[in-house]
Amino acid sequence: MEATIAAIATAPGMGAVGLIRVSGPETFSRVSQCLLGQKDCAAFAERKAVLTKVTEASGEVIDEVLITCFHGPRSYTGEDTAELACHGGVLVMRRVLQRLFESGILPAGAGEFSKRAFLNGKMDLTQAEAVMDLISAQTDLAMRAAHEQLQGKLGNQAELIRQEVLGIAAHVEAYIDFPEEDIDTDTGAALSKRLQSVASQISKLLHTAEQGRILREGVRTVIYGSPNAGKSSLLNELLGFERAIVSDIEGTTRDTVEEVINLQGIPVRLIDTAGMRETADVIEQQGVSRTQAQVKTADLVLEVVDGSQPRNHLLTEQDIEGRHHLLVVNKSDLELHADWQDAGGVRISCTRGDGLDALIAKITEELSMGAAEWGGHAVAINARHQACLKRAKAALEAAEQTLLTGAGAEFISVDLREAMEAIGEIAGRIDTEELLGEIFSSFCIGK
Ligand SMILES: Nc1nc2c(c(=O)[nH]1)N(C=O)[C@@H](CNc1ccc(C(=O)N[C@@H](CCC(=O)O)C(=O)O)cc1)CN2
Ligand SMILES: Nc1nc2c(ncn2[C@@H]2O[C@H](COP(=O)(O)OP(=O)(O)OP(=O)(O)O)[C@@H](O)[C@H]2O)c(=O)[nH]1
Ligand SMILES: [Mg+2]
Repeated sequence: MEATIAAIATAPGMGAVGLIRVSGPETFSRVSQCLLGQKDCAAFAERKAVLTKVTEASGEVIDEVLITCFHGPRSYTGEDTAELACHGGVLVMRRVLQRLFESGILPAGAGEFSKRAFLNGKMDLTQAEAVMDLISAQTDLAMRAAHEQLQGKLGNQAELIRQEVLGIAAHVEAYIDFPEEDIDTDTGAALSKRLQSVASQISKLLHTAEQGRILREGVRTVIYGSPNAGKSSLLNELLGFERAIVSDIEGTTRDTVEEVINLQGIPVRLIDTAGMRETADVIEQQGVSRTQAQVKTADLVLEVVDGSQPRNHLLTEQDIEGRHHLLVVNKSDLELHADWQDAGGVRISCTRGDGLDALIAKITEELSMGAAEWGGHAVAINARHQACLKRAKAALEAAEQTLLTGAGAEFISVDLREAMEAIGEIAGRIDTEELLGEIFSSFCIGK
């Protein structure tokens, strides 16, 4: 029998109301023990909030709560579930939860409610992942993509593709029973066409991987430059509040400072870094090596320079290879040094707030964020989906290759089965406990 589990479902900290969720076969019997007069909550009207009290084993009242009972399978997890809406004090919630544990209910692990919803067929794996994406979405676009996925769009697409491969496999396998018969050229050509069509559908999904990563994690934008160039000032200007310390002392920023802003619906993760220079200070040295590491993983590098000062070591072509790059010439309120006369880039002044709109427009343009692809509410896959789809695509290509060489149907069939398995994993047609554990452990407790 599954354990009965409980966790606080609302954000940690003080709130007007806080929700505790309980799920599992013993939900009603255990929760009833904790209610005033040990009222049998299994008899409460289903899915209706009922006002009652939670008491200590001694009978002392802990809190007045609204409790809602969902009888499995009609619940989020598919199991019997109770929701206790308590007064949202940190101590109150903790005591109610503690009381539930004393009655024999166990603490829920990270993502355990959603994992149970998945195991009970309430949602597929892409939908369970979408729950987490939705919670962590930082912009409208990210939220919409997560919503589409939660509605089952990706899971359905994957299932359609799997069905198509299954159809092809069935056709191919019909030949296995008749070893004297080869796949004739006409059939071969038709099968090959179908394989290509499936492969192109997979490619389309694979093309959304970059968009998916950006919607989930943001465009990694590293603010780079010499000390005092005004990197932290730029971060603060773009954020609209004083996040990082700004001073005229070189080497003010040592550790990286990260914040996400919303540019036309795209989350942009700004990373302010320690200014680049030779330094004897061991802590600053560490900061500088962090800066170098950040540039290596950046999507976009904003290279900030002090326009009133001569040019000194800038990023090389090699440093920025494969990344977007913009030169930002700061301090336009001061006289421009001749070195920057023909340097191009965007001129701004953080102290005056000049040129920031132009800079934002330039960033948007650089990332082609205005492009139509961001407008459509298409699903955008995550790294796990991407790995499955790549495997599937490779297997389909192998199948087509085998078909071309005229090898036996059983060889093609092996490749097609591999493709089906890989596609099936997207929606969670897997039975490895280990993999599920890995996916759900990244969720938050109470989800
Ligand atoms: N109070 C509360 N609010 C919440 C949640 C929750 O668990 N509790 N959710 C948690 O993420 C989200 C809503 N998701 C839910 C999805 C399905 C069911 C559910 O009871 N499904 C049943 C009945 C369906 C129906 O009545 O049409 C089912 O699928 O059989 C509940 C919540 C957001 N708001
Ligand atoms: N005149 C002028 N001064 C600026 C401008 N932007 C920043 N400053 C000043 O330049 C100095 C350095 O700014 P910071 O933003 O701390 O520079 P930083 O690049 O983060 O420096 P480190 O953290 O040391 O690498 C501060 O005194 C700022 O007030 C600007 O547009 N014009
Ligand atoms: Mg700084």
